[in-house]
Amino acid sequence: MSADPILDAEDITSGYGNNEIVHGVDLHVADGESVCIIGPNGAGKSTVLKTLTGYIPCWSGTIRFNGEDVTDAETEDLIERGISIVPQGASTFPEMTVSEHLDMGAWLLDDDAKQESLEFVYDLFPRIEERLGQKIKTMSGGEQQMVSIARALMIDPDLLVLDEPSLGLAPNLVDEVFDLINRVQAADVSILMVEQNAAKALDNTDRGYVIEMGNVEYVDVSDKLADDPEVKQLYLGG
Ligand SMILES: Nc1ncnc2c1ncn2[C@@H]1O[C@H](COP(=O)(O)OP(=O)(O)OP(=O)(O)O)[C@@H](O)[C@H]1O
Repeated sequence: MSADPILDAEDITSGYGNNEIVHGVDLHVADGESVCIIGPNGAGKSTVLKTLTGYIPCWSGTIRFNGEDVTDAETEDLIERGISIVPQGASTFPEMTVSEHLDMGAWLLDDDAKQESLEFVYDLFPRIEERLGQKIKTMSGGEQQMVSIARALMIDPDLLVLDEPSLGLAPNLVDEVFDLINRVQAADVSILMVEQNAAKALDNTDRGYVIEMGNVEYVDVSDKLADDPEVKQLYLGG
């Protein structure tokens, strides 16, 4: 591991009702790293993410964030500790403006902190500042995803967690969204994402986990995973 992990999950299990979906997953994100979770439909990728972000309980194992045990922490607590989440799909509100979304992301902040965060976000995504008064419904899918990410960055997180950031986007917009995520990482925010588009995810991250049937099948630096004949055959369409 190149740097201390900011997120470190050991042997976690979780699921729904009596149905265990995640069967003892080890996963970490080093400080400054960008990590993807890939794998087939129904493999449990989103369930791993929901467990790590407190949306569902962790049944066993431990989760640490910045060295502290957060195994039983709820989502709001994790957000206060510096994990910010970009949910799957249309998490923006069509009738609301860009500025109102940024306000939503700033719910934890006092005025000075909010101003600092706004400057950080404008610096990173200059287009946001140009569109403050624009309603979401008039924006492209890629721009809407930019607003979702910008809203999540308002708390100045250490770790940004994204659930399928490219879902439903046209191919040209997929590259645009990965470019935004790369900019976030360059601004010293660690990244953890679940992605259906395994090839793009591996192309745009440092390290990857392949999850299948609730277990980690492969873990390696993303370039190596992308070149691995089995991974290619099974998960990257040959
Ligand atoms: N809220 C839920 N209640 C009960 N079962 C669920 C729930 N959400 C997911 N599951 C089940 O858990 C399993 C793993 O689903 P999950 O969404 O984690 O997979 P995934 O790898 O993210 O899949 P996809 O790529 O299709 O989103 C599936 O069998 C799914 O039906």
